[in-house]
Amino acid sequence: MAQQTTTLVETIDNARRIVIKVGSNVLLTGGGLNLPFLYTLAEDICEIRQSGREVVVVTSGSIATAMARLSRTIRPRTLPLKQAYAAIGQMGLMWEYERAFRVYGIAVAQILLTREDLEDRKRYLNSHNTFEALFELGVLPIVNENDTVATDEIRFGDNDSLSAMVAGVVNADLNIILSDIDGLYTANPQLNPIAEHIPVVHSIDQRIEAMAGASTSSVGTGGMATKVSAARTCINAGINVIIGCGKGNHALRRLSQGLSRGTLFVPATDVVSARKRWILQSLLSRGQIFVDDGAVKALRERDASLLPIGATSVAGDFERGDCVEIVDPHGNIIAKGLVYYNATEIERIKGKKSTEIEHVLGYTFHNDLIHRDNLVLYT
Ligand SMILES: Nc1ncnc2c1ncn2[C@@H]1O[C@H](COP(=O)(O)OP(=O)(O)O)[C@@H](O)[C@H]1O
Ligand SMILES: N[C@@H](CCC(=O)OP(=O)(O)O)C(=O)O
Repeated sequence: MAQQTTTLVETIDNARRIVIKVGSNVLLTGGGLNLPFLYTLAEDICEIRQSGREVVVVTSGSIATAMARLSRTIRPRTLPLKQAYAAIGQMGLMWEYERAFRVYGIAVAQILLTREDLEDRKRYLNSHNTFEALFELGVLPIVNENDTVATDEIRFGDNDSLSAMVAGVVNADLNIILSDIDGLYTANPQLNPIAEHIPVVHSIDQRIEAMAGASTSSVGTGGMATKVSAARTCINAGINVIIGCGKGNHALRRLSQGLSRGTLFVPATDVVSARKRWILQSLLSRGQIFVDDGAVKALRERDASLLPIGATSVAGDFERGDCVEIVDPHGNIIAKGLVYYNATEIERIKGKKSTEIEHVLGYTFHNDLIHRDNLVLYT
């Protein structure tokens, strides 16, 4: 515990740019927004900024704010209703953020994003520039999903994924996810009282994934599963993640001082290039290419591009330029990248030498299916 506290506190101390995700369960009490919490959060963030560090807040709570406003206890289920609730709640939510941060002399800016905004490389870079301009101006960006316009296809769906992507867009070195629980347990402690707290995670394997379940609350969305998935995205990009307890006044300060626990996810890789971070964090996979052991070795040990000879089969109906996952013979997803050929073409050239592509297809774009500059390996 002592060792873990030191590491967690040091990670927060050493971070230069931090994305802090605040969940609905943390922000809302039964009767609406928890204002004492919000004001102490503003004070804690003000302290972090005064020590020379930059902060972005990713906030949930628009739907939960509307639930409180409309005196509803059940979260809306259909997309139009969710969108209507988000439209109702987002205004009240931002109004309270504005008031809380004004006390500490901090101007705030609202940024509403959809997945589509970040999947497009130009819009991704544009968002990056907007964040940089806000940092330059000393303004605190407050981000939420643009729930009111996002259809199912272009939704993040949960703000844990959104915070991981924002961490990539702003080149953060730490993503803190403040939840109603002080980190990952071996099972959901609300359902299993003997579940044990996990202080540090170095790699997210199937065992860790299996521990993380859904949310049991009426306002939370993704539960621990989306937090662990967001953590995976971040640590593969070289970004630290802390899932910590955000409940109660000065929760962030207590976490930063080692007075409350969290789970620290440690990256096994250095920060990856901006382009690879975009592929890793912002692009949805449209299909899968299954590869043999030789290809796995080439990608892992020689930093090679993926050649058709290593592909054994294809899943999904993807187009040229789409993002796909690469799957090893044991069913593990080992990488993600942008393909030069579509699914039908790869089905025809799989297992062939690159020199045979022309003969099989009648044309060649590239000798490889995925160039190494467009390929990100999972650690
Ligand atoms: N292995 C686990 N460890 C901790 N919490 C878990 C686990 N599996 C599921 N959970 C649930 O995840 C919840 C946190 O997620 P969620 O309700 O979506 O909150 P938030 O609003 O902070 O996103 C916990 O309160 C708990 O019920
Ligand atoms: N964008 C939604 C948040 C969805 C969400 O992920 O909520 P949570 O599980 O509380 O982080 C909203 O503002 O209500």
